[in-house]
Amino acid sequence: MLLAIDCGNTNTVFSIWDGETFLCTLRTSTHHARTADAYFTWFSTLVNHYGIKLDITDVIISSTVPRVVFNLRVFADRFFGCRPLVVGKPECLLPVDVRVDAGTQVGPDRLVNTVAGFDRHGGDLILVDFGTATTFDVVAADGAYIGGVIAPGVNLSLEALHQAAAALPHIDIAKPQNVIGTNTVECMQSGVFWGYVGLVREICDRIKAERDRPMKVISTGGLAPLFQQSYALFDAFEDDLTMHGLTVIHQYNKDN
Ligand SMILES: Nc1ncnc2c1ncn2[C@@H]1O[C@H](COP(=O)(O)OP(=O)(O)O)[C@@H](O)[C@H]1O
Ligand SMILES: CC(C)(COP(=O)(O)O)[C@@H](O)C(=O)NCCC(=O)O
Ligand SMILES: [K+]
Repeated sequence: MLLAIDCGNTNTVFSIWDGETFLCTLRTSTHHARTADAYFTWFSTLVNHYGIKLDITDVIISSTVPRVVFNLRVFADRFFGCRPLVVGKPECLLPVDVRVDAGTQVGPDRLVNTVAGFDRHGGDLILVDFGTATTFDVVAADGAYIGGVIAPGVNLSLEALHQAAAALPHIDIAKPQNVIGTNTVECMQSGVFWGYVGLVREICDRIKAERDRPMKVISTGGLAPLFQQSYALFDAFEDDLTMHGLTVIHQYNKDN
């Protein structure tokens, strides 16, 4: 059994893969100070709750927060007796090329998404991940990661308004009925929601023009469903894209 861990700047997601399906997916907030013992207390409680018999032999980690990897390594070693595979480390092989400027560190989540997208759909893709940041990963015809776009995340944009302006409250994103808001909350939601619809459309159109070919657009990440209902921005929404990529990379490293 494989334990796949996807650590983003906001949330860390654990999924158990039995080789055919994900038995369960557990989510906690990301904290670099959380100890291996604390991870296990939380993890084993939930796994018991779901009635899953634990037989974890392998662990793979993708982390956009380098500091959390230390405690996750200890967690894997102490409780499952294994050395985790960490995406982005030299010993972790990738089944796709990475074609970026020399010396550039690509976020491991973006590489994992690339692998997952190519495995499911082949090449010529734009992968839009609505996480803490909103990332656009461009996948070439041969599956290579060839760059992309990093935009401020949806919640980050709302939070920035609240932090910087005394009269703007902390609010949650929602799709406003109209573009013209008639109160502060509606005005803020409109700016971020419709601004984002425009951002996604413009960036995808420009990527397609720059590549000069048709490309499939796949969305994933916490807030993707909010935009999936709107205006045919995406060809598909895949909740488990990053997790799928982790299982593919794990299998590739076993086979090579
Ligand atoms: N189902 C959801 N509904 C509303 N907001 C969500 C949901 N899932 C995640 N979020 C929010 O979306 C943002 C991105 O979440 P997530 O995809 O987990 O980010 P990351 O991968 O960067 O940790 C966070 O601000 C989070 O609070
Ligand atoms: C862009 C990101 C912050 C997105 O992280 P997330 O929103 O998933 O937490 C992460 O992929 C990252 O730290 N990237 C490094 C720079 C790069 O990918 O070019
Ligand atoms: K992510």
